[in-house]
Amino acid sequence: MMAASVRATFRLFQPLRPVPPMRIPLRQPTVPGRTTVARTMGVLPLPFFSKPRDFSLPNSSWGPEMVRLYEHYNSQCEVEREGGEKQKGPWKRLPSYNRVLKYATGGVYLSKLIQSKARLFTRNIKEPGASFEYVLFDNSEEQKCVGILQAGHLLEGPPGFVHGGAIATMIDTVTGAHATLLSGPVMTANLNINYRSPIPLGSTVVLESCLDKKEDKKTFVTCKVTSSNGSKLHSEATALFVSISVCKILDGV
Ligand SMILES: CCCCCCCCCCCCCC(=O)SCCNC(=O)CCNC(=O)[C@H](O)C(C)(C)COP(=O)(O)OP(=O)(O)OC[C@H]1O[C@@H](n2cnc3c(N)ncnc32)[C@H](O)[C@@H]1OP(=O)(O)O
Repeated sequence: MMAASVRATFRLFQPLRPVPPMRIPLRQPTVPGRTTVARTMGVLPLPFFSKPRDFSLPNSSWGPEMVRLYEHYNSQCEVEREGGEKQKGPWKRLPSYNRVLKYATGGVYLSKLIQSKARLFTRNIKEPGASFEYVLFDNSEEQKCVGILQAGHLLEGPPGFVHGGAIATMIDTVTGAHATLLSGPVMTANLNINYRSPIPLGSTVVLESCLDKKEDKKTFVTCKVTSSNGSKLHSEATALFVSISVCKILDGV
């Protein structure tokens, strides 16, 4: 019943797609010691121009390592050619909202129709820096996706270190987003993790997801979690994602 009304809503949104986008000035969140720059975003269809928060942009809780790594990948999202002309670089930053179905609708709060209080698990704590601070970058040519994570104090497992479940969550998030980009809608079917060394609370780590192989409905990826300078291996994982149809999601699987 609910799935049918959601599907009807999806159909309603289709005619809105070709509406020319409005250009809306957005303020870049302030990072201490850095200049604030004005940006524009032109992707929201006219009737839905209320600005959703993109959680993958820098905020004041980000430490120097988080900012350094963000800038390292972000600077490769757009590259300057010899004549000063700008073009797409090898990496793409993935925006991140706290209602996951926004990805499917281009910004519409579809979760509201399904369950008004639903929020993406990793983005549901309001205090910046307290839990998962992360940003994902995708490199489609190399079939790689990188996540930069700063693990906050609410993610404690063993004293002073990050909980294994929180690490698994982030591995699932990075590999899941990567598999989605590679294969469309998927569900995690299998996730195997070897925890090699604990992650200190508050530290910044890098998660690198690589495509292993695709076989029909199955997408196999591997993931490594390392310290921010790459010198220490924290965890390694393999994951299997199985493709599903959007109707399956809407029908509650
Ligand atoms: C821009 C990017 C956007 C990103 C947005 C997202 C951001 C957030 C990202 C967060 C991400 C969070 C993500 C989450 O948290 S997803 C939430 C956690 N996952 C689940 O709840 C999944 C529950 N399971 C299922 O729904 C079904 O079992 C699935 C869909 C997985 C398979 O369905 P079904 O059972 O109907 O599959 P099939 O019969 O068509 O089989 C197909 C093939 O798959 C093989 N197989 C199946 N299972 C397994 C297994 N366990 N090991 C090995 N193989 C397995 C099977 O043998 C067959 O192979 P073959 O015989 O053809 O060779």
